[in-house]
Amino acid sequence: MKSVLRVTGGRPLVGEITVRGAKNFVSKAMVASLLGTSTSVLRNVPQINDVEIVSGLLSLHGVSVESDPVAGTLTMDPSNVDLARLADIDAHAGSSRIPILLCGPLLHRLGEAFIPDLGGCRIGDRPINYHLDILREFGAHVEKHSETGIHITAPNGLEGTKYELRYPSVGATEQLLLTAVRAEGKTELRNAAIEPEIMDLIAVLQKMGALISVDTDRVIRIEGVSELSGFNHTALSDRIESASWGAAALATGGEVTVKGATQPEMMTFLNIFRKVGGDFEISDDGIRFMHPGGKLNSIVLETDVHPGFMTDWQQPLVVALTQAYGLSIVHETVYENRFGFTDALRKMGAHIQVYRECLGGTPCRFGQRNFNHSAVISGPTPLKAADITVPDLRGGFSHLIAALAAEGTSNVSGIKLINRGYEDFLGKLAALGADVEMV
Ligand SMILES: CC(=O)N[C@H]1[C@@H](OP(=O)(O)OP(=O)(O)OC[C@H]2O[C@@H](n3ccc(=O)[nH]c3=O)[C@H](O)[C@@H]2O)O[C@H](CO)[C@@H](O)[C@@H]1O
Ligand SMILES: C=C(OP(=O)(O)O)C(=O)O
Repeated sequence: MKSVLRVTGGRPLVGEITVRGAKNFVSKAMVASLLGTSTSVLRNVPQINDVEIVSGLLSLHGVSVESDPVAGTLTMDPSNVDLARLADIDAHAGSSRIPILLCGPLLHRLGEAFIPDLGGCRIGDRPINYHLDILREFGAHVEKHSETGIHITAPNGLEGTKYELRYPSVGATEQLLLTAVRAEGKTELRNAAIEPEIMDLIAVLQKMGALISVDTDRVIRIEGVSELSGFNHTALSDRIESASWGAAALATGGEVTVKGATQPEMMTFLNIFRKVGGDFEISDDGIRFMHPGGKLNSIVLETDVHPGFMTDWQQPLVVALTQAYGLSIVHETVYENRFGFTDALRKMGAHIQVYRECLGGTPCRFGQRNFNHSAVISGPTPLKAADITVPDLRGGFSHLIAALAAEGTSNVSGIKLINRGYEDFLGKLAALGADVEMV
């Protein structure tokens, strides 16, 4: 049965909430624990579904995971990886994108790995060609079977390599890091992704004993070592969740203090937030996001890899842009299909048109192809309540923001999807004075 949230909108979100560790880092640090010979401890871990999914994956691979959800601590002991039930990984098919990142650590420890069908948000085709190329470059054999999926082996071990990414993919950069740290010899990655979550993963690997340097111009160099220990680390804050609450404050005309939000990773978002007409105050504890009253401004925006404007910030911000004066243009350059969520916004009264062309900026990989990857938002438009269904994680949060900003009562279906990346969002909504009820 679908989970439905009844949202009565039209009142500003006001109050204070806390954001903990980043979904897109915590899951990768958990995978890194497989590389260690001793126990790892990760702190500031949020209670979200993706953490549960990766805990299940680790257990399947012989890592015992102890969780203190209130303290936000995970203790991971990899001493029984030899007992991994590799072929059972299919039970995790479709759950998240993390299983593919287990390949390097498993090849080092057991000499083989399986890749099931991956999950994650359906915001584009999301191929895994870079991942498989990288594994082959290290000397792994990749076999695709129609029944058992992808089977990877490394009968002769893994050797360092030189690789240049065609596009600075986050997952492929992580794949390379998690494989190179224990490969024989040196590895060089060109055109690497340098997202803050990747830098924190590098910090974890360095704590474990890895030798990694991040050089200028997106070049990462790794010298393989024969053994890594466990780590003790506090996860960086979730900049996507923080920005989502900021966008919610703006769209509802409210004021939300996000304890735990950190400025350095959010500078690009904060610049855009200010240009749109939002206001913020930064303290040692977090960031207070405000709608200062008056008109919001339209903007031209392009999503990009770090340090550009994150694609995962795009969907929540678009809801706030429906309340800005004039024409905003948003060019999505990271995923080819991330505007499906605007269908529901149109149903609620927003004026949004999507285009195949690269609008408002430089041409991207998706230009001249049949992908609606640019949006023109014309505002302000009052939003009215509607019955809508959550399409994906960030699109779902955007629907929630739209329902909170709209006059009347909306029914938002499939709301549980949001648990994948937003800790206790119902509790947080209640703390911010939202009128919501599960039905
Ligand atoms: C769990 C996690 O951390 N998810 C994040 C991660 O996803 P993820 O790591 O999957 O995203 P990538 O950076 O790899 O994808 C970026 C682009 O590269 C393409 N690509 C990627 C790999 C490949 O083998 N071939 C290929 O063509 C993708 O289709 C996409 O168009 O980074 C994205 C970009 O910041 C974020 O939106 C996601 O929230
Ligand atoms: C796209 C996202 O995540 P995933 O890669 O897990 O689907 C996201 O967090 O917005």
